[in-house]
Amino acid sequence: MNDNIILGINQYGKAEVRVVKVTRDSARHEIDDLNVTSQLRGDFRAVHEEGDNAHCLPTDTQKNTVYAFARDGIRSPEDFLLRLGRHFTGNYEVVSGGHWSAEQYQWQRIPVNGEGHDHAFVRSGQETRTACVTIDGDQTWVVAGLTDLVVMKSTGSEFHGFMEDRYTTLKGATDRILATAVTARWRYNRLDLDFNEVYGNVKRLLLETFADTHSLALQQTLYAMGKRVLEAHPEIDELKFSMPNKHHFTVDLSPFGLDNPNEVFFAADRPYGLIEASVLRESSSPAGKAWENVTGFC
Ligand SMILES: O=c1[nH]c(=O)c2[nH]c(=O)[nH]c2[nH]1
Repeated sequence: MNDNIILGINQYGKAEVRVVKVTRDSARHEIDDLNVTSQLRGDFRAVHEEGDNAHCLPTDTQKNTVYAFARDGIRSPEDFLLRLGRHFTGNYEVVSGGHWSAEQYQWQRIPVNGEGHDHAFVRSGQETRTACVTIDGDQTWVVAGLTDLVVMKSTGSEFHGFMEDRYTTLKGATDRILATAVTARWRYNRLDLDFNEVYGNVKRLLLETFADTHSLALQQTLYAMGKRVLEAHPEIDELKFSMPNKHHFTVDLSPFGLDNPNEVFFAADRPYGLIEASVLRESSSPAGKAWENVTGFC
């Protein structure tokens, strides 16, 4: 039996580099707030097998590069990560690829006398924007997305006509609350994009579709959201969604002599339904390694 031990797949870098860039060219400042992870791939056998660091670019250096590059501005998370990825793969023979990902926190100007303040901001916690760049040799993939876009509809949602067996107790609903926290990622087929503009538009389409789809199942709403984005954005080939069905149960108020015409609910935190799917063009380009470092989806 050949029981040689060999090094398998590996990557390394600095995780969760928190960088805040203030653009202060004028009295009206801009804030970019990112959490960046850099992961290099390549020939790192020597450091693993021998502890030979000659071809190991320290994770500390990767962190410093994030801060140094931020000095020139962030533009968009995608552009910033592409710059990092191209820098590491372009300058070091041993680095053949890697993953660069970011979460972006959003800040809004604090309104004072009806005007957004020049340099005072409040975290606008609607959702966290995400970006992930993967490079392998001369191929590059960009996946954008968002997490925790919490939405709710107080009507316009039904769920009935489902399969039933001896364990089914759920009653069909013709008017229920639909609530979820949308986590979505989408894969671009081009890189020459205004990533900020596309992001804003995709978020708007996701919200509009959630709002204006009369839902017969969260699965149907999810699919409609993906379809709407793909129809409007030829530069996107595929979206992946992970959406918890945040159940709201009507409370029985009859012990108190009260009726409950769908007005008082118990918002359960667990368990929750978990609805996940990918929506894509049949003609889409191969996903390649686009999803390699993107976790949390089916
Ligand atoms: O939109 C829904 N999809 C389901 O698959 C499901 N299952 C369930 O119990 N409630 C719901 N709601």
